[in-house]
Amino acid sequence: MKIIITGGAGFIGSHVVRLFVTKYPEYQILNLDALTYAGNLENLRDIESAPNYRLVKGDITDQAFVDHLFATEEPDAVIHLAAESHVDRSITDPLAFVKTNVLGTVHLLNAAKNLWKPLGYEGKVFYHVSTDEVYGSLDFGPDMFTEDTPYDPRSPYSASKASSDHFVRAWHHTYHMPVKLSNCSNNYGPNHFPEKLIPLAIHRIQHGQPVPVYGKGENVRDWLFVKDHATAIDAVFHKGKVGETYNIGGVNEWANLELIHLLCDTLDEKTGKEKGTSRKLITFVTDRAGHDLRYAIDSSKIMNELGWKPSVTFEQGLSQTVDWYLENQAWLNNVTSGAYQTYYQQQYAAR
Ligand SMILES: Cc1cn([C@H]2C[C@H](O)[C@@H](COP(=O)(O)OP(=O)(O)O[C@H]3O[C@H](C)C(=O)[C@H](O)[C@H]3O)O2)c(=O)[nH]c1=O
Repeated sequence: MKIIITGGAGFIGSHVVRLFVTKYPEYQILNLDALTYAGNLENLRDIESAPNYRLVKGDITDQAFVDHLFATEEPDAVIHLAAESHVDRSITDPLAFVKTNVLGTVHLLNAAKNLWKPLGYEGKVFYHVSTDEVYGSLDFGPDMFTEDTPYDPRSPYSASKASSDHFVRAWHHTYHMPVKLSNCSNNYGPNHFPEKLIPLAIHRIQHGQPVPVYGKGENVRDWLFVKDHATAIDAVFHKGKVGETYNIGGVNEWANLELIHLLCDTLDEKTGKEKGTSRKLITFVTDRAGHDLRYAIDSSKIMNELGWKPSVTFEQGLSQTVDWYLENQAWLNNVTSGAYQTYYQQQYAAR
């Protein structure tokens, strides 16, 4: 089987590529990645010379390129992770999100349909990896997103992902494309680009810089270790039903401020600082526009039907993540130089 994994040099994508390359040596894995600011081949150094792995640098917003790639490579399956993913960036540059997340997805769907429809779609699958943000925002309380929760995206990012989910389902209903979808909660772990809360906070604590907490830090997110997301994707790809959607989460809700406290204390302990030292860096800043209050996701369908569950507790996963960042200063210094500095200074100044 030849699988195109899009966005394989990104954070979640690189963990999925590694899992598939090592666990399924009989598969050919083609990593299609545009290598934008968030794509990093360092994330894949350990498997880049595996015989069943290949990188194709290219942009899914270019339909002619995507068509040519599918016509020449004739993949059997697509696992589509390539996306603009950062909510704050979507607020300042929504069009980039429409281009990559909506147009890019439609280009892939078109190319897959053109290749597979004449073959009757036998043994083919288009798997779209999405987010729980498409369901909107919950109040504090017992409610959770299920696969039947109506879509209510509220940021340009989540609107673009909701739109791409709808296009994938439309290709299933209209053209009979065998599709699968999953919607996952916040990921954390090694190789996470430090514009997102956890790696950003780790980086800033390490450098003794203010840690920005939006609003009062009351917003709640469910956190899943990225390697557990990769095993969930493996389960959905191999065992999920065609046409179905699976929610994926960590059963692990944290208010942002509580999470930052845990992170500060973990770093203090691991770096031999007095407890409370890093908490002094916490700085409350202007809230994110349209900031969703709470995401909470019910993963019972994937757990009951596909037998998947997270393998680590949050404390274990966070400890491994902090260790990874402490041991990989070069990776962090590399990605936080250049354009990142400009972006981050602008973001921070605006608050
Ligand atoms: C960067 C930053 C964030 N925050 C807050 C904002 C959120 O309430 C929370 C997490 O923010 P982050 O930007 O890391 O992630 P989300 O906006 O929840 O979205 C993430 O999880 C979903 C599922 C995806 O699908 C997104 O692709 C992914 O980026 O911390 C702060 O308080 N300070 C900061 O400096």
